[in-house]
Amino acid sequence: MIETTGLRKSYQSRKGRQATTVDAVTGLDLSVAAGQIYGFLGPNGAGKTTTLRMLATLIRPDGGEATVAGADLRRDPAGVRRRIGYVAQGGGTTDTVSGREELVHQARLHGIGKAEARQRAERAIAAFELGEFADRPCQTYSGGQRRRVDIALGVIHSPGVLFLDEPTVGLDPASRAHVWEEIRRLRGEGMTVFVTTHYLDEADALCDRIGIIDHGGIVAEGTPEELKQEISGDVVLVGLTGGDSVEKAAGALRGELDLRQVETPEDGGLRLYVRDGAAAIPQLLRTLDGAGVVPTTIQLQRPSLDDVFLARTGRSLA
Ligand SMILES: Nc1ncnc2c1ncn2[C@@H]1O[C@H](COP(=O)(O)OP(=O)(O)OP(=O)(O)O)[C@@H](O)[C@H]1O
Repeated sequence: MIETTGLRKSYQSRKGRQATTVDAVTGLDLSVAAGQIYGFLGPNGAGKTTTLRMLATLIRPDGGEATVAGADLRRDPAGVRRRIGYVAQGGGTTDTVSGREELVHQARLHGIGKAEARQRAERAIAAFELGEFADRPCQTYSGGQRRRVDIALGVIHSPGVLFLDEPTVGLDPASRAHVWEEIRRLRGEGMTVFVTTHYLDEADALCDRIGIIDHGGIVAEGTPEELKQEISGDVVLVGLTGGDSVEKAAGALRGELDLRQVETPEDGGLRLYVRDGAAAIPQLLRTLDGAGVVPTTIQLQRPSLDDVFLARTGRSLA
């Protein structure tokens, strides 16, 4: 449903007299099958919004090829536009206009006749459960209500592919769950949903596949399970009081344990990737004791998507 090869975009900007180039997306290869929720993850500035905006025809790629919903991005951007919905980070509602009016107006913008536009608005209000507030101006809505209207607006013309940029950012957990419910419902209707999010646990639970982007390129791709299986074994978090204890502990443990990887997160302590966490802990305690280091906490964790990111890039996404 979405295929890209070598997609690229750079921005030119000026700082005083100096012209600088930011390579926002640097040769992106992606393949998203129909009817999937595809999560697009990455740290701030990784190139997620730029990718989304290219695929939604809002900015032109500098190079590479892409087809979206069967239309060629470069040769037939109007065809792509007809077949997709796009919901930007801030959404697109007008404060003084009601949700119902927005929905009718949006349908009309897509060339849908008046009577049909009203019917579609009615159906969207029922499907997205907007009835309670649809006739009030949008400025009176809660964050979650506004997001649901934004998504309803994005799909009023029944697109094959929906692009969502951070649909749940800033929402409370209940509203986030409600938005994801809607996203799953749309997948159930056969829609392909391409979604960026910072919430790794949500992406893990709700996306069929995940692409992790860093510095403008894909660094990991697969189902959440496949990605986490890459990090076979467990993660042991060792809390330390700081000072030279982190270096001392890392040095001692490297010699004694079968460690796949050792990370020293910015908030202190150690993050150890081991084959069998439960079996490693007694040996770990003995080694730390021998080195004269007293841990404040020891925690055993299953790998998360953040561990995948950390293992691939050496940095944390969370
Ligand atoms: N109009 C622009 N002019 C110059 N540089 C830009 C422009 N838009 C984005 N960039 C830069 O391109 C890079 C990628 O930005 P982009 O917005 O695609 O990242 P992102 O992954 O969506 O980040 P975030 O999670 O913070 O939204 C960043 O370094 C950003 O500063």
